[in-house]
Parts: sequence; structure tokens; C-alpha cells
Amino acid sequence: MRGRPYNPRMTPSPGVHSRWTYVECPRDSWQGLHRPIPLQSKIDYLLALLEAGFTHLDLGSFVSPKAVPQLADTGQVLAALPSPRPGRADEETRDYLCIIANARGLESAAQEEKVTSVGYPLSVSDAFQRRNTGKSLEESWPLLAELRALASEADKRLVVYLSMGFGNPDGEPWAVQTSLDAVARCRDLGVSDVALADTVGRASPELVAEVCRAAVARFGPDKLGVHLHARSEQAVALALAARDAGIRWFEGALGGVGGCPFAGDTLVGNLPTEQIAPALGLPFENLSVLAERARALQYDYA
Ligand SMILES: CC(=O)SCCNC(=O)CCNC(=O)[C@H](O)C(C)(C)COP(=O)(O)OP(=O)(O)OC[C@H]1O[C@@H](n2cnc3c(N)ncnc32)[C@H](O)[C@@H]1OP(=O)(O)O
Repeated sequence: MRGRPYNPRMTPSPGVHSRWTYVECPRDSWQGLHRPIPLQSKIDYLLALLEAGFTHLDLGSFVSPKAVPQLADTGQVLAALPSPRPGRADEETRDYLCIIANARGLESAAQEEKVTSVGYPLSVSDAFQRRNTGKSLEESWPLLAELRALASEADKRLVVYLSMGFGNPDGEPWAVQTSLDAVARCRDLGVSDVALADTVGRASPELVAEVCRAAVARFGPDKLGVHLHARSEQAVALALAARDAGIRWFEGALGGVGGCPFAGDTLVGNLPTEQIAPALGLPFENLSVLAERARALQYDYA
């Protein structure tokens, strides 16, 4: 893609509209692809996202390379990116988030100066937590306390992705209260940033509205996000339902691709950024070209 040259002084930051945060998630797009995307292709794509005005990128992970081989080169990817931290007062701050699933992952991320945030997937479903991270929920809550301490020592923001936060496909009991209680428990442990994730894309706009309204009523909109998955035709309705409920932190992936490889057959892609960013009034550039590029990577490296 030909675009404007990388310019760290773009203001105002289009990714963070005073109260809005938009996280573009190439990590989620790529993590399930079987053929390795060449390092340079990843770097070029991420630089194009920065050029297009994305300031918050979920771009890699520090997990077992056996579990997610596609992202084993995250350290090399980071090395090629510009620093997320501004060198001058008029430069914008970026957020580079990487997923971690255990203390070892956090320790690896802590070594990376350019990682500003780490994301821990914590499910309300015991079955999914075991599939995704090899740990029960009973083991995962104390681990979260440990991760919180390690993250603050390393000066990294810790985000909890509350997987299956809109119900789960494993037949375990779930109610809106289940997710709210999990958010409260995260906050009690000192983890402020929590994104409610519909990992398998099962929520209707009505359910998104119900969960988000209840969450905003109990916790307020600050540091409360949604990471939704859906088929393309429902994506905008879901995003608007969350927005109308007061959510201001959204996540998606260009092309509407991706998803967790451990979520099972019912997986659907991320919310397509090229649809939901305009619907939310977020002015990123080159969205249709970038979406095409995201889909081409899926096709070429499936
Ligand atoms: C909803 C979402 O989309 S979340 C994102 C997608 N999900 C993920 O990225 C989670 C990926 N999951 C994992 O990496 C694994 O489940 C783990 C590592 C967290 C746990 O797996 P377990 O098999 O229980 O862990 P265990 O400690 O036995 O280690 C297994 C192997 O991984 C290696 N390993 C464990 N943690 C890490 C790490 N953070 N970084 C690199 N390697 C690791 C171990 O060395 C071991 O390797 P070996 O088989 O060569 O000896």
C-alpha cells in the first residue's frame, strides 16, 4: 500500500477520540493461520496500520510457540516498529499490546521495551480456560494476581480479556451476573482494564446491549471495553448496541477475519474495522485497501 509516510506527530490522535479507544487486532487475525506469514509482510502491514492512524495495536503474543506458532516472531516484529512512546510532547502515544497466558509470557513481554500493554485471556468458562491456557479457573484467579504484580513491576498495563463474557458454548451455567462478578473480581485484584469478549461471536445486539448496559451501570464506562466477534452482517448492529449502552473502547480487525484457534468450530471473525469504525465515526484512513490486504494475508497463509 502506498500511503502517507509514517508521521509520529499526527494530531489529534484519530484512534483515541478524547473518550474513545479503538484497538486494531492483527494478532487475532493471524494467530490461527497455519502457514507462517513472512516477518517482513507482518512488519509492512503493521506500519501501514500506523500510517492509517491506528494508535492501539494488539499485534502479537508471548505464548507457547507450539500452541500459536504463527506469533513466535513477535519479538522480531516489535524490533522493527517505531517506539510507541513519544519522544516529544506533541507526539502521540501508541499502545502495543501482546497477549500472554502465563507468568513466563509476561516475563518475556516485560523484556520488550516497546510492549506497553499485556492482555491476559481469562474466561468465565472453566472448559475454555483449560483449552486456551491449560489452567482451570481456580488456578487462573491466583495467576491473575501474580500477573498483576509482575505487570506493575514491569510498568506494563495489564488488560483482562473476559473470554465468553456473553455466554459460552460449553453448556456451563452463565448469566449476565457471571460476567459482572468476574469484572468486579478483576477490579478487586487491581486490574482496571477489562474487555468483555464474545470469543465465539454468539451474542445478539440485544444481549450485547443488556450486558454492556449492566456493566456500565455497575462500573462506569472507563476502562471497560468490548472485543466482539460476529458475522459481517451483524457487526455494525453489535457495535452500535455497545456504543448506545455507553461503551467507548472497541476492538476489531480489518477484513473481519481471525479468531481464537482454541474456541472450537463455531468461531466467527472479528468485527470488521472497515465497517464499524465509520459507523462509530472514527476517521481512520485507507480502510478498504487495508481490509483487502488483511483478507489477502488470510487467504495466502491459511
Ligand atoms: C481468546 C483468545 O484469542 S486468546 C489468544 C489465543 N490463545 C493463546 O494465545 C493461548 C496459548 N496457549 C498457550 O500458549 C498454552 O496453553 C500455555 C503455554 C499457556 C499453557 O500450555 P501448557 O501445555 O499447560 O504449558 P506448559 O507449561 O506445560 O508448557 C508447554 C510448552 O510450552 C512452552 N511454554 C509455556 N509457556 C510459554 C511461554 N510463555 N512462551 C514460550 N513457551 C512457553 C513450555 O516450555 C513447553 O514447551 P515444551 O513442550 O517444549 O517443553
